[in-house]
Formats: sequence, C-alpha cells, structure tokens
Amino acid sequence: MALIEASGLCLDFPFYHLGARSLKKRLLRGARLHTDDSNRVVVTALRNLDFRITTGERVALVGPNGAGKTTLLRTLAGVYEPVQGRIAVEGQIGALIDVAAGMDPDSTGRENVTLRGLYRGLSDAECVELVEEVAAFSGLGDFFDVPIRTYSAGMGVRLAFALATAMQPQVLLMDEWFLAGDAAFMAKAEERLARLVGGADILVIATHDFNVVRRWCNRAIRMEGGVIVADGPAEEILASMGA
Ligand SMILES: Nc1ncnc2c1ncn2[C@@H]1O[C@H](COP(=O)(O)OP(=O)(O)OP(=O)(O)O)[C@@H](O)[C@H]1O
Repeated sequence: MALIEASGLCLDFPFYHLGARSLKKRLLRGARLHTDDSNRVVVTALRNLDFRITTGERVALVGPNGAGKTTLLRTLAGVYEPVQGRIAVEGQIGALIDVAAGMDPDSTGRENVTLRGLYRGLSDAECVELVEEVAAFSGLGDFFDVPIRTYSAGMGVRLAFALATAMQPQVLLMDEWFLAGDAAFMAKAEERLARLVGGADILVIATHDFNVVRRWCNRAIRMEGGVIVADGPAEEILASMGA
C-alpha cells in the first residue's frame, strides 16, 4: 500500500541576487514575491497545500506555467524540503522528473547505472542484470561507456528513462516531458511506461496535455500561483478548464 499525505505544505525559493528595496514596488502588486525574516526576497512556490493520495489513484497536476507543478513533484521526491507543513510519502518512489538528478556527469552511463543499483541495495549479480537491461533498452551503444556529460539531451533522456523504468516503484512521479523523446524511442518506451504505470500503486504526473490526463489519470489537482484551486475526478477538472 502506498500513500502520500500533505498538510499545510509551503515552499519558498529565495532570490539571493535581488535587493529587497528594489522590489518593494513590485511587491505591492504581486503576492507571490515577499521578503522573509532575513529580509531576503523569496518567491512562494507552494502555499498551504493539503491533499491525500492513496493506492489506485493516478493524479494529474495541471495548471499554467509557474503554477508549482514541478516544484510539488520535486518536493514529493524529497529534492526540496518544505519550509512549513508536512509531507509524507509511503512506498518506494520512482522519479522521472530531472534527467541528471542523482547522476555523476563525469562517470559513464554504465558506472552511473551501477552506482544507482548499489545505492538501491541491489546485490552484485542484480547490478549486472540492471546494467545489461538499461544498456539494451537505452540503445546508447558505445555511448553507454563514455561520461554522461558528453551526452546530447536526447541521450540523457534515454538513459534516465531506461534506468528509472528498470525498477518498478510503488509511487511513480513524472514530468510530462519524459513522454517527449524522439519518435522511434517513444514507440518502444510507451509499452514499458504503460507497464510501469500499471504496476505502480500511485502515479503523479505534471502535464499540460489533456490527452495525457484522459489517458493515464483518474484524478486531477489544478494549481495556480502555488495553490490548489480544484481537486477531483479528472474528467470534472478538465471540464471546468473547458477541455
Ligand atoms: N529553482 C528555483 N529557484 C527559484 N524559483 C523557482 C525555482 N524553481 C521554480 N521556481 C519558481 O517557483 C514557481 C513554480 O515553478 P514550477 O516550475 O513548479 O511551475 P510549473 O507549474 O511546473 O510550471 P511549468 O508548467 O512552466 O513547468 C515559479 O514562480 C518559478 O519561478
């Protein structure tokens, strides 16, 4: 059983390079920028989020640019710590959010996959299996054995996708751009992704694509300006957005 629970979840990003004084005028206009206790200018990325996601729910995070969707995904993945409130995730997490997250740019694809396997507590034999599986699925060929800082963006996606989908998580967190690889790769990736989504207890995907919501999700959380403005069955939320 997997579970995600958030209560009063808040997250701010400080802008170290902005002087508080120069922003005063703008602060009067926009409620999202403010100064914190140390007089730093901060942007409120997430404000007072309350929700509970249980096994069987496939949740789309929808809303305009800057709404807070990716920030929420990263907070669920443990990349960001909330400044206030609480977030609890039960179940092993698989994150398809940032390609390079947790990877060492100076190590090869093979080395990065091995490190990830060891980090996950796999045995030597299981690591070898994981490496073979990722090498085959990513189709990187010789590039699997060169440092990943030399990869093109598409190669990075192939490696990250192959690695993230080689291990079945209970809680799958995903940014939609992972669905936007090159056509030949995505045709192959679709089937694997469907299996991964089907095997996960919970899916949370940030997307602008209503077809993605219809295809994969049974619930949608609509965000705007860092707050939740609607939360309910996917079809209802889409209808409220005129989709
Ligand atoms: N690393 C960061 N440093 C400072 N501000 C950030 C950072 N990441 C996000 N923000 C700010 O937090 C807010 C939410 O951004 P976020 O990327 O979560 O939005 P989003 O809904 O995913 O947008 P999009 O649909 O464009 O991907 C925005 O105002 C953004 O400028």
